[in-house]
Amino acid sequence: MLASKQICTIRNCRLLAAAGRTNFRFLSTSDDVAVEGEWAGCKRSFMAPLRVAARGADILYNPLYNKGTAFKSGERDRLGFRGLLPSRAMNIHSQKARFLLALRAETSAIKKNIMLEDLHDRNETLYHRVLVDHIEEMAPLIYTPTVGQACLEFGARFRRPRGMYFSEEDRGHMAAMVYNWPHKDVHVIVVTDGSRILGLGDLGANGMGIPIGKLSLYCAAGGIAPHRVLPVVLDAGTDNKELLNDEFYMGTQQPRLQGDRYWNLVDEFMQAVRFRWPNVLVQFEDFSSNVAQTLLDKYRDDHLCFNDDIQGTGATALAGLLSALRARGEKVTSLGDQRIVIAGAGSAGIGIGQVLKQAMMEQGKSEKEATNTFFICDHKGLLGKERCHELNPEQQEFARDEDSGLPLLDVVKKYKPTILLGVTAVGGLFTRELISEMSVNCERPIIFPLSNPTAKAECTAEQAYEWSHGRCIFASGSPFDAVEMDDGRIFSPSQCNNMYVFPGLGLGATVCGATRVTDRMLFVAAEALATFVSEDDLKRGRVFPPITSIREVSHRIAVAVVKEALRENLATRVREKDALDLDSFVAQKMYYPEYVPLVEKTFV
Ligand SMILES: NC(=O)C1=CN([C@@H]2O[C@H](COP(=O)(O)OP(=O)(O)OC[C@H]3O[C@@H](n4cnc5c(N)ncnc54)[C@H](OP(=O)(O)O)[C@@H]3O)[C@@H](O)[C@H]2O)C=CC1
Ligand SMILES: CC(=O)C(=O)O
Ligand SMILES: [Mg+2]
Repeated sequence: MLASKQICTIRNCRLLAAAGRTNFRFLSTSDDVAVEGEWAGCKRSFMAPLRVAARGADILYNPLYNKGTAFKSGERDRLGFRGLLPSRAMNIHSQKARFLLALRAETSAIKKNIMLEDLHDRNETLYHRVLVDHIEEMAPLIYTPTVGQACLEFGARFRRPRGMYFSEEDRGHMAAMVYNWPHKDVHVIVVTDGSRILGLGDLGANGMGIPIGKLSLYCAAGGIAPHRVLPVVLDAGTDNKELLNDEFYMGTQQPRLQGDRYWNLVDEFMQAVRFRWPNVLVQFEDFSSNVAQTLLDKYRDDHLCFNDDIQGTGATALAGLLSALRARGEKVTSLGDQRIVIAGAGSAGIGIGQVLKQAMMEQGKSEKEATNTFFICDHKGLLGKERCHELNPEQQEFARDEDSGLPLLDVVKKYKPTILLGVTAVGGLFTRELISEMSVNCERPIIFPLSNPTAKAECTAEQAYEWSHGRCIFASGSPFDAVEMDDGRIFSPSQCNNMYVFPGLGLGATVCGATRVTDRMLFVAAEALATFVSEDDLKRGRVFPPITSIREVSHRIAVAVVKEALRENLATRVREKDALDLDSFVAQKMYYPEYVPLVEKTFV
């Protein structure tokens, strides 16, 4: 048995970490210093050099290779840039400390986001190390809520390109264009057309901030190496009048493509990326609801792809609700006995409905019984049969026989739900009256205002706790600080965001070479996430694990996804011996940001 924080070799660390042990320290060969060995099945037993087709200053200006002042003397000679850096060699820890000092001296979140993006552009290893080691502090800066502002100001603040853009002008050239991307082995693409960025509407090409932020999480939280990810904007124009008239807007300044012109653009893009990277996972992100489901249905059977807002959000909400039921002392199998109101019938609302319904059916409910638990509202009120002519097929599945168009508050009054979810992008929609009504009808109402960014949340954590007299179980799309009640009780709200699922789902799907992402993969991802929530978390009113354990969560989700892929005969890259120990198989594939020795390719 290891003593607490025992120092051991990297090889032992890897084995211990793969076995789920975290109470060790290890000696890093790259820095010659002892550092904490946080969860890291990903740490390699042998520091293989990275062969780079570059030399001299080109290495310093390549963010994937650059170590800045951490290049050691021998490397400076070997790679030909002695004299281009100050003499003293630092290590990643001192570099991180210096960066954090500067970052924490800044008070504006958007300026911190810019500092982080500048680091991202200079030194990816250090950037991801900062994220991995300080994910709780950094996630709100590179992701929601700050990424919303970064997208709004994308044009004005543009400095260096990252990712790829495809527009109608590129029709006929996309299969060639993908070869302009300088990395040959892309595993994950996050693509948006910018038509519904968070709850901020159509931001056109300025939506690029979202794929960049999501892919940073893929690397830091999901252990996908940075050279294996590609952020993409499909620039189909914008219907945002402000952007159409903005002299600094950098996207195509035309109204959005419609019909065949739009679908041909998407189709050529999908063919092009599959041509160069046949096994790439494509994550559709923040496509407006009028195309999101069609897009998914068009490609999901033949391509490795998923829609994060529909499927990732559904799985995350399911995990949160299973934990909330546990917190209420109810069986997780009682999901189908709840009355669930979903405010918002777009990608997220219907996606959540679909995943929850599937879970209820897995738990033994009939489809009719499962469907009957839902009351889904859009801005015209309850989805009902009388409104079927104006609903899409997915919404129609949830249309109720009665009370078509009943306003949200009246739905809550009449049907006395036990769960209220918000995915409307309407900040403040959950009023005092609505939350009080929830609390009259239910001892511990589950209230999840999931819209992003913070200003679009249907209510704040403080409001939900205050208006429910501290009885609600709360989780939100963007993070909220802890709330202290007048009676001294302190609640630390959870974040219910698809960031808990997509990195692990993507990791699992890519490491096993899955050929498709299936509904059951989403379901097992949700289960894996839910089982990560401890009794202690629940006692503190938390229904998601702390964000600090996101790499462990992703690892566990990935293992569950690989198992499911094997079960469904969809895994193409798992050898028999790997299948015997999937924990280690996945752990060993996880990228961990640390400096590795560089060696020039031509000399090897
Ligand atoms: N926490 C998380 O992980 C995630 C959060 N989200 C967030 O969810 C939100 C919605 O996303 P998405 O579904 O794609 O967006 P959509 O625009 O597709 O859907 C919004 C839905 O809300 C409805 N709505 C608008 N106003 C009201 C109202 N006053 N009362 C009831 N319903 C209303 C709309 O109805 P109508 O069509 O009639 O206008 C529509 O059905 C965004 O803020 C997004 O950031 C999304 C994905 C993940
Ligand atoms: C979290 C997310 O995917 C969204 O708000 O769109
Ligand atoms: Mg999204």
